[in-house]
Amino acid sequence: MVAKYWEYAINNANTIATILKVQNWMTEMAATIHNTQSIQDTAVGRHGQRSGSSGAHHQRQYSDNFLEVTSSSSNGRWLQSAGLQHLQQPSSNTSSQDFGYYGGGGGGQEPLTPPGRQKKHGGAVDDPNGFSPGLLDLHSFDTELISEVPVAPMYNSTRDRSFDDAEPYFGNSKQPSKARGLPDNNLLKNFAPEKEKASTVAKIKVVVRKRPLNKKELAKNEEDIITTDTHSNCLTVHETKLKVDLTEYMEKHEFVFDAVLNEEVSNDEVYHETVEPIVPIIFQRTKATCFAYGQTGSGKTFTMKPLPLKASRDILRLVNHTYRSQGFHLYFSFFEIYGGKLYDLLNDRKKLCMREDGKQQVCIVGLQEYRVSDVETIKELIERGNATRSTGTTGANEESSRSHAILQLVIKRSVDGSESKPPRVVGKLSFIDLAGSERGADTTDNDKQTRMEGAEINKSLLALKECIRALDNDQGHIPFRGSKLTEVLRDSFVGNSRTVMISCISPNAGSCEHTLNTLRYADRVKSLSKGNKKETIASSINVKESTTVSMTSLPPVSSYEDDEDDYDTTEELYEAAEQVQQSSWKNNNTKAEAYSSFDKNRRVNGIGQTKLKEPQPPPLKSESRNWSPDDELNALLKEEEDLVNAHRKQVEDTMDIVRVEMNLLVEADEPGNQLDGYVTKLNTILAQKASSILQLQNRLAHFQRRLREHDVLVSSGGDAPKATPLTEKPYGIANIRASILVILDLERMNYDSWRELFETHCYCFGMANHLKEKPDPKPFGLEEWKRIDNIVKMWIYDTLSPSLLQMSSKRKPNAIRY
Ligand SMILES: Nc1ncnc2c1ncn2[C@@H]1O[C@H](COP(=O)(O)OP(=O)(O)OP(=O)(O)O)[C@@H](O)[C@H]1O
Repeated sequence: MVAKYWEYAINNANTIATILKVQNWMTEMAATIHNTQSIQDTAVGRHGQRSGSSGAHHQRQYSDNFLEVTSSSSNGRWLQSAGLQHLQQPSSNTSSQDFGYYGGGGGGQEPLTPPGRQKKHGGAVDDPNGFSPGLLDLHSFDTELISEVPVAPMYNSTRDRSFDDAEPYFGNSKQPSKARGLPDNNLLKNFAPEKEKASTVAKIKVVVRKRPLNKKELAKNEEDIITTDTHSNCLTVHETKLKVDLTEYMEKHEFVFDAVLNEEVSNDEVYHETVEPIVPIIFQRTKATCFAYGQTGSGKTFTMKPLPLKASRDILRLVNHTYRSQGFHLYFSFFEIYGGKLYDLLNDRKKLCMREDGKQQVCIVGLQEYRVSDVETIKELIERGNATRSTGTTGANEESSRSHAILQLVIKRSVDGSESKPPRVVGKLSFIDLAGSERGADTTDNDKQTRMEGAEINKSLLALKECIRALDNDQGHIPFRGSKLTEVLRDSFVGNSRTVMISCISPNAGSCEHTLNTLRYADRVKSLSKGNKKETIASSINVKESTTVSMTSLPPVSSYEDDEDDYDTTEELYEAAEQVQQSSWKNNNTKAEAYSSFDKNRRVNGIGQTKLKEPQPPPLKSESRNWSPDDELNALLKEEEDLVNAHRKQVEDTMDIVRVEMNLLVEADEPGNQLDGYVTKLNTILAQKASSILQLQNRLAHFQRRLREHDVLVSSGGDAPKATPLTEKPYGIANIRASILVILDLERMNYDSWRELFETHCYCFGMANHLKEKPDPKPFGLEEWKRIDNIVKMWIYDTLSPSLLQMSSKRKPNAIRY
């Protein structure tokens, strides 16, 4: 473990040096804040005696120095090397007006967007990784999945609108698709017969749908803050922010997705863009999942509701025409996850349980499945299920989903055409209507029941995020078991799967924060598809190069000679692929090696060639594997990356604050300036700086502790950096103030962030012994807040030197009054 870390550290340019640099830098910053605060305290003491001219001289000098630094070309290189090139000012604009967006001189200048999200004027979006925004890198693998049997074109432009196509805002739009936000790659084209064989279906597709402003929002004159460019699938959120001096400015956040659908796009078009392309491939042993994600009232149910019926219609068309007399049948089931439990929506809300079979396939025991052969029956079943769903009222949606609803369309095939034997599963299409993504907010809302629901929903969405993150990191261990939702969704991420995520967003300014959360979440999912290293098992299966046995030897669906054999063989294929993936994770070797072992497996087992003769060794259970040193190392590396990112963000924030400070200095020089205002603003700025440093220090201390846990620093020869002694000058004063600020802010934090912060504090301050009781593992009530707040405050008072305390506050803190 240690050796691995050092190997990594050497290869990746001075990790530990980075920590030391961060520490030194923070020391200097804290000292500066301390000095400034002392000066400020003195200035307040000498109210009215300030010498304007000498103050102005120093301020101007400081200001000029800063400008000089930011304008120099060497600084540009320096910023670039730190990954902060976006903070560099254009050399032609390095006048004091450059900072004018705080004061008006350079008005209109947009604050900086995070790296990787900036878009050149009229050009493509910069992608630091060099990946296209789409999923083209995966497309090349998909042709293996396409049936050799021609897939009949399913789309009929004159077909009826479905029962819930009604679109209250726009009705039948007559505009051409393009004008209405439907991207050029409208998948209708994929169903043109000549395109069939070349049809490509992305493994993960992330689509964003913006709904129109609703009546309430229109009545409140709320602004639409989302603009979309459907040609480039780009979407911009225009966020209004407040500067420290309380003036407004606009921050743009740009995102690019696989498809961006604006408020004029109909449900039909949503279907063509999302689900229609995956319908044919569920006849090819594929498990596909479509889920909607977004805050309450953003249109998830509105978007998801019509999709299953449209898909069923197309599936039935394939069953009854293209694959007629081949023994395929469509099965329908509908259940929900509510409060961590499963309920059958088509069987009097019967409680269900989830099991994993020997082949790690998720089975829902007791789930009522209906064999369906006509659209009318499906329509009835959908309506019945929807009527049984758990809904409630939220501020944003009168009929809000309180559960995750999962509707499944399963293609099964009778064995030997016989009705007596149970049919075999060929493919599955699941539709998941997730509960509102911000339900965690309900923990402060309403009654106990609503709060419990909120906590459960939050947990499952967090678990989903964790799974996505784990897949994103190529972690061997995917925490599917984190929640019922992720256990059910497991199919979507491993094996031969396709996933479509539809992120629904509300356009109004009041939803800005939630909208950004949704888009960031979607962005994270999208990044899953970046690069070949992000492939999951299915991709391994579909890789053509590097394998000696051509994948085209896989029997197409039309050539099923022996269903049973074929079914088993397919399962073996997954297992073999999983072993390959695990061996590739374990050895961290080249793919070629992994593929050759896969190839060996195929030959031994006769996959795709002959009947399975030899018993297959038991599959490795990726889910039940123990947490290995590799996993630990990955986690450590991730934390290091997070630390560096947090540091970069902290520098960006500091630059912003410095600009505000410079503007404040300019203001302070102006005749008639009010000293009171100056003092208050300076106080706020310094508190912000201190708090931001404290946060970074906490993160750094946490990371150092983790390194020590793994002996990484200790084994480096005893010269490892120690945790910052926060009680030492000059940290003391800045940290006391910042701690108090943080403590005062605690009420807004959830239990986990509080606990993490609290434990880091205890560690930093060496106060673990003072902590008689650990906080209860439940969200805090007012009493607990008071108690913990008091412990921390009294400890600060008792332990730190009285002189420091005199500087930070004049008296011993009383018990907090709320
Ligand atoms: N694209 C759209 N066009 C027209 N109306 C829409 C659109 N999206 C949503 N709506 C309307 O907005 C309201 C809220 O939508 P919906 O119930 O689908 O939200 P939701 O995201 O499922 O909320 P919750 O998570 O609370 O269940 C509904 O009245 C719906 O008809």
